Amino acid sequence: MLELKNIGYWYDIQDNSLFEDVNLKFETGQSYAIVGQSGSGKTTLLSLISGLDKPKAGEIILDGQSLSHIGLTKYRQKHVSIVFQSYNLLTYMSPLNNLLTAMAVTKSSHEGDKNYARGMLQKLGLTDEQMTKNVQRLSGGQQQRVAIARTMCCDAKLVVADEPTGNLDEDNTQEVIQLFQKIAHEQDRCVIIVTHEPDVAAVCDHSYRLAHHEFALEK
Ligand SMILES: Nc1ncnc2c1ncn2[C@@H]1O[C@H](COP(=O)(O)OP(=O)(O)OP(=O)(O)O)[C@@H](O)[C@H]1O
Repeated sequence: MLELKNIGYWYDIQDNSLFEDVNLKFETGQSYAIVGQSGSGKTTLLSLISGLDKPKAGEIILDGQSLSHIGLTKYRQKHVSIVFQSYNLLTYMSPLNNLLTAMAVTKSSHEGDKNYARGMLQKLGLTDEQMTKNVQRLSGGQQQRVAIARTMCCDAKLVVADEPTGNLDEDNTQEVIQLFQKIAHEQDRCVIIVTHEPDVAAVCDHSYRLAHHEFALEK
């Protein structure tokens, strides 16, 4: 589904490339962990995959079309959904309205379907009362579930997450990672997760380690 071909990237203030000639493939129905030491470039790679930045060399191909051909704005709107460590919810809204807004902005096939959004939040363990109060009144684990429900209500086939369990305790981490597995396996999406946590990488179907500017497939 997604192919990185001969990707090179460096920040202009750096002397050396962060990575060169990276070739990776990601498929739908599968989950992938990206692991590696702090500062190795995991978040940078994710920003290229998410269409937030462009590679300095090589190209990223989605279903046979290069991202530069699709256009990054369209790519971000239609094809990729991002889950952040800090949730990035609209903090002045309820969980339900967060989902409905994302469905409208991305022109989801479920746009305007309040019952669908409600059902998704219910599936992820939120009560009717929790769905309609301000999202900031929920716990961290609940807020991350809302962020995941938001992804599940949108049509993007590619779901990327940067340290999605970084703010969660062990129980919530396990629940959240199982939700990502469901997104990959039951919704047939491609899930790519940057993580520091071996427990998270162990659950993912595949794991790439970034070290010394190169990626190695660990499983
Ligand atoms: N906007 C930027 N401008 C210049 N250098 C940057 C920028 N963003 C990141 N870097 C540098 O690029 C390198 C890779 O950063 P990146 O955040 O991708 O690593 P990471 O593996 O995700 O790290 P961590 O695990 O600590 O989040 C680091 O040396 C960082 O200091």
